[in-house]
Formats: sequence, C-alpha cells, structure tokens
Amino acid sequence: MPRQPSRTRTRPTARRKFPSKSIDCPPPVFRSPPSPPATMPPSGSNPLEPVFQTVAAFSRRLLIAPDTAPEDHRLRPLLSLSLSPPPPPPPPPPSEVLKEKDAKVAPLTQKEEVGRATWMLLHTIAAQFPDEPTRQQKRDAKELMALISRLYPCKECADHFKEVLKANPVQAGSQAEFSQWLCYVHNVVNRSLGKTIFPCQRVNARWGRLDCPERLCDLEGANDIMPNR
Ligand SMILES: Cc1cc2nc3c(=O)[nH]c(=O)nc-3n(C[C@H](O)[C@H](O)[C@H](O)COP(=O)(O)OP(=O)(O)OC[C@H]3O[C@@H](n4cnc5c(N)ncnc54)[C@H](O)[C@@H]3O)c2cc1C
Repeated sequence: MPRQPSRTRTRPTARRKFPSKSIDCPPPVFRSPPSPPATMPPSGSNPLEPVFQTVAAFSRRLLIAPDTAPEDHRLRPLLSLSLSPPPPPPPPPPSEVLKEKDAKVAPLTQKEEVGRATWMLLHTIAAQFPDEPTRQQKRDAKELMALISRLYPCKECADHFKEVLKANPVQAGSQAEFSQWLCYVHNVVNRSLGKTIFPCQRVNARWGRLDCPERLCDLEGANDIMPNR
C-alpha cells in the first residue's frame, strides 16, 4: 500500500494552561511617593493602599501652605473641601485695641467738655432768641453773660471772659444780633486758645432752634400776643 503522502499534521495546539502555580515574576515594585514614603502593604492588606497614600500626599501638598509660610498660615488649608467657613483671625491683643481707640477719639478733658456744653447752651439760646425780644429778655441776655463771667467753673476762663465782655458789651436787640454777637465773642475765645475761627455767616446753619412739635419750645417776644412785656 502506497504510503499516503504524509500530511504535515499539526497537532492541534493544546490549550496552554497557565500553570496553577505563580510564574516566577519579580515582586511588583511600588514607587514610593515623595512624601511621606509609602510603605509596602503588609500581606493581606488592600493592594491599592500605596496609590491612596500617594494621592493623599499630593492633596496634602495642595491643601496645606508650604513650610515657609508664617506660623499661623502654615496649618491653615489653602483650599478647603469643607463647607464650614474658615475660623476668624485671632483678635488683636487688648493693648492694640486701646491704642486704635485713642488714636480715633482723644478723650476730652472735663474743662473742654464743660466749655463745649456751655457754648452749646449759649448758641442754642441765641438761636431761639425772639426776633423782637422784650425789654426783660434783652436784660436777661445781658445778665446771663455776666453770670457766666462770674460763675463759670474755671476761674482763668471766667476772668478772661470778663475782659471779653468789657471789650464787647452784649448786643441782644434781636435774634440775629444776639447770635452774631455770641459768635464773635466765641471767636475771641477761640483765637486766644489758638483754635479755628468760625465763619459767623454760618452760625444759623450750625445752631438751629429746637425742633419741638407745634413750636412749643419757641420763646415769645415783644410782638407776640402774650401781655406782660
Ligand atoms: C465763656 C467761656 C470761656 C472760656 N474760656 C476758656 C479759657 O479761657 N481757657 C480755656 O482753656 N478754655 C476756655 N473755654 C472753653 C473753650 O472755649 C472750649 O469750649 C473748649 O476748649 C472745647 O473746645 P472745642 O474745640 O471742643 O470747641 P468749642 O470752642 O467748645 O466749640 C463747640 C462747637 O461750637 C462751634 N463753634 C466754634 N466756634 C464758634 C463760633 N465762634 N460761633 C459759633 N459756633 C462755634 C463748633 O462747631 C465747635 O465744635 C471757655 C468756654 C466758655 C463757654
């Protein structure tokens, strides 16, 4: 029997079975992240642990200011994933607060406060003085200024004001006259104290009548209905 040409019989490729035993590969190398150094996971722990650690290290670098930042900034996140607002900056020490206050409002001395309050009373009386005062009201105005020059609770001020009154007798023929005269003598005192001179054309804008309902605060003058003037 002729030999049949031999066909190259290729053996069906046997399905290669991976050996059940592990191939002898070198153990995986985990590149350690720059900071902090990743440690190899202990056998049996999550194999992704090194990846987590690397991500954590990077996010810390993003969220925390560098070591060169000032002490109080260093621990504060540059970005915060938290929804709560960042803590407020610490309050300045009490001594700093006092210094700021002092710089804004210098406390008035009692002498200055009394002076300011007295001028306020006098300018308000003048603003409310009747346009046509009675003889009594004219006398009262003169007497008021004389009493101030005698009873003012600062002897040197009172003595100085006596001189001012002697040189500038009270003029109280009308509301306008009285308020202008008072402005003038106030400026005499201002000048002697080195203070700014007040523009007397603006005295009515600075000192007005008391704004009482139905003008109940207004004084009655000579041309008012009330008798006994
Ligand atoms: C009769 C009198 C005599 C005084 N004499 C002395 C003294 O000899 N030595 C002393 O150290 N102190 C004196 N004082 C106190 C002094 O005049 C001031 O009241 C005090 O120094 C405070 O000044 P001040 O800058 O707060 O403004 P003040 O002079 O008290 O004025 C109060 C406010 O009145 C307004 N004002 C200022 N000038 C005028 C003006 N001419 N007309 C209208 N309004 C004006 C301004 O808005 C000012 O803020 C006297 C006070 C009085 C009432």
